[in-house]
Amino acid sequence: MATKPRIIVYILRRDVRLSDNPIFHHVSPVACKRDSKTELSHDSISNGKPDLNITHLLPIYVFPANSIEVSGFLSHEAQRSPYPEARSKVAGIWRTGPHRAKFLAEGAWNLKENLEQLGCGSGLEIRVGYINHVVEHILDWYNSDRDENGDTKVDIAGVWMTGEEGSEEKADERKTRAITEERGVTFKIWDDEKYFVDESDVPFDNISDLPNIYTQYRKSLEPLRKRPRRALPSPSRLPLLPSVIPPQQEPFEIPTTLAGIKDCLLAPLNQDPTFGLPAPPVWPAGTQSAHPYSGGETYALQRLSHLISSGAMSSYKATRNGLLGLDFSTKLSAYLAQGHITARQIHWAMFEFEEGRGGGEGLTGYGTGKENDGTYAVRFELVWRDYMRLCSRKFGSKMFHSNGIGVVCRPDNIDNGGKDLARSHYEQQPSRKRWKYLHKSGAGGDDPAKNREMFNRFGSGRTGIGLIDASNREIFLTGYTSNRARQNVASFLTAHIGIDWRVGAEWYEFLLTDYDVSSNWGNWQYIAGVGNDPRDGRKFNPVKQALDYDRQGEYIKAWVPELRNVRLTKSMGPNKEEIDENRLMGLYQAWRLERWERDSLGLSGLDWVEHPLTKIEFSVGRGGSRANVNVKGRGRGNWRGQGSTRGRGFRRLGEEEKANRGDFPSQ
Ligand SMILES: Cc1cc2nc3c(=O)[nH]c(=O)nc-3n(C[C@H](O)[C@H](O)[C@H](O)COP(=O)(O)OP(=O)(O)OC[C@H]3O[C@@H](n4cnc5c(N)ncnc54)[C@H](O)[C@@H]3O)c2cc1C
Repeated sequence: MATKPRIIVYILRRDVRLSDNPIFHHVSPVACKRDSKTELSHDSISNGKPDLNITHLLPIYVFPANSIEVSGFLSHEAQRSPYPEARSKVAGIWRTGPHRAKFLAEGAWNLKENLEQLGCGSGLEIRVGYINHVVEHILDWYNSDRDENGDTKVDIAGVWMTGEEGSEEKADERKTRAITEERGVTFKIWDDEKYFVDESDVPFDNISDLPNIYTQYRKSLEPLRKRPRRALPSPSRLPLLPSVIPPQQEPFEIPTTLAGIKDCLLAPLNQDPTFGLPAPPVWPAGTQSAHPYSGGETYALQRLSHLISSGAMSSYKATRNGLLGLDFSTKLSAYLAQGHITARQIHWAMFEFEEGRGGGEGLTGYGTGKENDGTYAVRFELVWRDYMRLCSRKFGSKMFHSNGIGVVCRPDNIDNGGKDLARSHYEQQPSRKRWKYLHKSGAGGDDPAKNREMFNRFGSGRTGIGLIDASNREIFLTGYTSNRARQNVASFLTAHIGIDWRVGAEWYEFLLTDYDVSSNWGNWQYIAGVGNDPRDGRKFNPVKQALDYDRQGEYIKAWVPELRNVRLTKSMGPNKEEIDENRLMGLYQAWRLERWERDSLGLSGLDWVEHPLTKIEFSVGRGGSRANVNVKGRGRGNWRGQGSTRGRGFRRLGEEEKANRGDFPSQ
């Protein structure tokens, strides 16, 4: 007689992949053993692992209603969602915008297809709601499904999910554990080994011992190439899906196609496609997205393979400050953020290349047995990602406070890891900086309506500062903008116009395809000067930065089409034109164009041209040579152009420099 089905409910979060997935890997022996006996049998096989006394695996991907709006899944128009709108706390912005919503749906769908294609009866269910509600419904539904003797038809052997950082994610875990254990079912949180350094290999026992400065952390791990553990193989078989699966709880309904799911996710967002902006950006003719990628493990692995075999990984150090194009950086962040790929898979792909195996034969760096500048730099950034995540763990909800975690990095607190700052005390602390808020007057007595207007112009890409506007239009339209641009944008919002950094972080959370709670909130506060930057914040000069990184003005012209006809060259003789740095100044800040030129280009009367949110002091000398570049009021000492547009500030720093600069990810 077949045993009663014993099911593991596996809730997927940011582990949406088959390969290097600890849970799929763990349960795959069940399927193998079972297959060797009789295909599709219900025999319970533990394979020597006590928690593997199971017959079925029910993988469920949940769109969590707290962070993504799910009212589009209501089965009838007349119904109302039981959940409040998924909007941010500070500025009331949607938590998840259209770019990430699509990417998430694609990722889940891709996994569903990959599981089904194993041909072993596996698959994936998709649900919406709070995770604890989804689990509660499933457990209660199975509990109420009984045979004629009153026995449940199935046993739930456990509810498993992978752990995440972030206070909200931790709260989801606690609530899910509570409702599961209340029902007498085992609950287990797994470490999702999607980081560069495995959970069990971090070089400290207690999270309070995490250094407050990245450099110290990174140094404790060098040589980075030796750190990652092996990635787990992709299982070829998995346990069956249960033959009976509880439906989505009302009032929601899950469509049976990817297009249907995307429609449901986008419907509430599409009710106001301006997202509150009076003049939202429109796609400029002829401009290509730097991030045209679909979500899903299949596409993540394809991208990784392309990066290796094209040589883009090896040239990363030289190109990573780029602004335009597909391959100047890896564009793996969204895949990493959603767990469509893991950091150690990236490491091992580079390792194979370095060892002369797999794609990339004949390219520089192939088979040398050691890392090259590019592969080292990628590992360096992946460790930044790990570090940000560990900061989330260390500082918990302080990551979201207007003071950020910075208070614990002040010299008087630096050694105690913040342990002496009780949370309630911390939360009552007045803001250390004089932010402008959108909902109330700040310490400077400013007008919140004006601040809102400023923020709207910022979000629309109409500040009047070319680099900032190009990036903000790009991110609004594509869900991506480069790291270099992000740094400038974050610095502009916080240091130049003084708006509460959390509003910027929420705006990015809404727009970014690659949104990751730790990387986003950690980077924003780092730049705002309230994070763990030993230099206490940095003010980027976006004109100087444009001169460094957009020397031909291509990026600004791509995303701010109103400026495409600004002439940037001067004549150097018959048929010889050369970029004129003085003319670039008019592209970088259009108010600097002569009146006649503004008139002739149709720029007169545009708010961002006539009345920029701020005017940046910067000029170039007559000769136009680099030596003649001056930052007014700061002197030439601040100039650090490296010569080429692709010039990369990234380099291994001297000891003294490092101590002063704190190993900023992209300096
Ligand atoms: C204000 C601000 C907000 C940011 N928000 C996010 C976010 O929500 N999600 C996110 O993944 N990254 C974020 N970053 C970091 C960085 O900008 C992106 O990871 C990077 O631009 C993504 O493009 P890429 O994959 O081509 O990166 P690459 O340059 O190819 O880097 C390789 C990988 O390293 C990691 N990485 C690189 N730089 C950083 C960094 N500074 N911090 C943490 N990890 C890094 C990413 O996983 C990235 O995919 C933010 C940076 C800033 C300044």
